[in-house]
Amino acid sequence: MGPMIEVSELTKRYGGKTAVDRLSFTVRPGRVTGFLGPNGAGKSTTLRMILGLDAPTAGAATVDGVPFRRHPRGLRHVGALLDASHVHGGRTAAAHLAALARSNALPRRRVDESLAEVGLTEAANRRVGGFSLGMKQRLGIAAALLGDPPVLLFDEPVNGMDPEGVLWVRNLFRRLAAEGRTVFLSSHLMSEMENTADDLIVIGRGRLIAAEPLRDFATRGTHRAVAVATPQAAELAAVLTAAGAIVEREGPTPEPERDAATPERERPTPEREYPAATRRLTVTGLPATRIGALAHEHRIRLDELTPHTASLEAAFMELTATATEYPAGRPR
Ligand SMILES: Nc1ncnc2c1ncn2[C@@H]1O[C@H](COP(=O)(O)OP(=O)(O)OP(=O)(O)O)[C@@H](O)[C@H]1O
Repeated sequence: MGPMIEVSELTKRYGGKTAVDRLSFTVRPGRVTGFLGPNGAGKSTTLRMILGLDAPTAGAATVDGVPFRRHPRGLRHVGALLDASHVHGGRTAAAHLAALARSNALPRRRVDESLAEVGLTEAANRRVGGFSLGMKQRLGIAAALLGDPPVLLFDEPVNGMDPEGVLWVRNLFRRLAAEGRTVFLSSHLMSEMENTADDLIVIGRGRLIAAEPLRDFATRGTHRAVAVATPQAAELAAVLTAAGAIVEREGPTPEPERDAATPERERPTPEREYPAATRRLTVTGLPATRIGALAHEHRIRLDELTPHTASLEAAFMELTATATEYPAGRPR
């Protein structure tokens, strides 16, 4: 069994303000666990307490059963990226990592290995001050990997990365977890988690909202919708409605309402090459498999059957709506 992170009744108060409120959860090895919550939810504070950088007001956080502060192995045990901009700008990337390696008694070769791992070999001798935020994130990840630790914590690691960087970092996290490590990463965006995380810990206003596999979280959303296209729209609508679904009919092919929170690739495809008689329906309240089975039973032809995972963002928003400290205005 690899190392687990265990947070138990963890609480942090700043004056009269409770930043983290009796939070309990477990982060398992061999999986990527996403730590989600709106801005100000208490994610950074929780990560700092796990790392022993902040003392809890009450409760405890342990790594492998021991408070992190008491672990003698430092970077060999837990690697963390908290704030990528927190690096001395006058140093080169290699010098920054070499200093870390020295103070943690790590072999110098780990510097080159870590730089290679994050794709910064070419930039090794450039000053960090000239790095983009994305490059700083990579350097921060290299620092976390320096000690080849079994536990890795990342606070908003995707911030400032370009799409290629996002894809790269996603694969890196998946690989680190596949190697059996415990990978815990925070984000305020569900979209960053959905192709990365196996498990989710969702918090709002310092409190636990959900702790479960991402797949379970996704299917809880009441906004789960399935796009269906069929030349027998009226017939199918009747069958599905009788089975308890809510069916909305789309016009010929109007542009779906733009939802800024949903990545482009998940938005319903507005037009496709369908036979002229085909109509698109949006179905909520029934899973795609059931819709397919019902259509088959009634000999109704389907030209499309697409469950929309956009519901993930919706489920997150819905769950955290009441727990948001500074609710964001709807994008105009
Ligand atoms: N040192 C501090 N003193 C006072 N209040 C603090 C301190 N650190 C954090 N807080 C407050 O605790 C709450 C949680 O902050 P935290 O940074 O942990 O949230 P977060 O989920 O990481 O949000 P973000 O994504 O914005 O960083 C916020 O209301 C914040 O203002």
